[in-house]
Amino acid sequence: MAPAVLIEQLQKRYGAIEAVKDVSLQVESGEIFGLLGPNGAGKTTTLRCLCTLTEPDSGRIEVSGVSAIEHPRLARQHLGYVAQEVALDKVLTGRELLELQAALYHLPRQTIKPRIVEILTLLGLDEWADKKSGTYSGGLKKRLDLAAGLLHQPDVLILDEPTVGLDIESRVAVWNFLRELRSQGTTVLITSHYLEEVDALADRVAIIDRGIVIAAGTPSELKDQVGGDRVTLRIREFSPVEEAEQAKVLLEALPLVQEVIINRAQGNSLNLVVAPQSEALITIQNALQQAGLPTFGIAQARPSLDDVYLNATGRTLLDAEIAAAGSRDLKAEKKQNMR
Ligand SMILES: Nc1ncnc2c1ncn2[C@@H]1O[C@H](COP(=O)(O)OP(=O)(O)OP(=O)(O)O)[C@@H](O)[C@H]1O
Repeated sequence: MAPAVLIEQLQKRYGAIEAVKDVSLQVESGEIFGLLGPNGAGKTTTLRCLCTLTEPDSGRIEVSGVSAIEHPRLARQHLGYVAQEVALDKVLTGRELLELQAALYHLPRQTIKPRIVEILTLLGLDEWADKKSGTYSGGLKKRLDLAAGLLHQPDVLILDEPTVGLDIESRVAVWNFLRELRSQGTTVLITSHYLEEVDALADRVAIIDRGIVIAAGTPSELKDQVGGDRVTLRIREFSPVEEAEQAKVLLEALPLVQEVIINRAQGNSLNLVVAPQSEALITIQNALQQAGLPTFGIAQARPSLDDVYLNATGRTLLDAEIAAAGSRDLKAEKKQNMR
């Protein structure tokens, strides 16, 4: 079976800016795939090329085996796209907007009304359907966007930052809905710069940085590649440095410990990288106890996707966002993207 989405060596530049330098990824049918990266990494441009809204300079794009470059109309039939910002006509009701959308998709006339009723119920929008969309909250608007993207029952739903600006309740509602879609066999491709969101939601992830895919795999695989778990240890609330150094030497001798750093800014607590074993904490505590040292607090955590990003690029996702924020002309981009 052809993958739901296949992108190979995609390139797209805007004048001097190489928005997408080299993006290749494959999304299997029925999975939630997360495209993760800081603002300006090239996620939206990749999606716009995939959805045939922007023409790539080079590369191959296929949707369910159909070339999006050679047969854009056919490819579009397989796709539903929910953009980052949707300009809703505020005076139309939710139902009217969906009717308009159905006409744009050329849905057969007799199926339009029942399909709209079905999708409104699916997204819990029944009681809002005949109210003007201008009165909707952010969460309701997003649900209406989702309804519009799903109206023609696409195999692949593509969402650009689906939860940006939503409160936590609406975010969780969107996540649950996407999981529900997956269980019904729809393939979901989302972009996000929320690490936890992608971690919790996506079966597989590609991390994109400056237009290039720098890592891809399941969230677990990616974290395993970074190495061991992180352990934070406090011997006392505030330890004298000599004691922290004594503990450092002691712990470095344990086979499961890969690295120990004394964090002077945090009361001489210790940051350890350890082999990902379930008994790591007990082994560490036993070693301390045998040396007559107490344990005030100890916690073990797996590396996060941010550690994966940091490992690949040498900077955190947040630092990358801050660096990108100053260098964009968002007004000009918006204008061009509306064309
Ligand atoms: N229409 C455009 N004209 C000029 N430059 C653009 C345009 N669209 C995007 N860019 C530039 O291309 C690069 C990638 O932008 P893109 O929007 O694809 O990133 P992104 O990862 O989706 O970030 P965001 O989520 O903030 O949109 C950025 O440097 C951006 O400034």
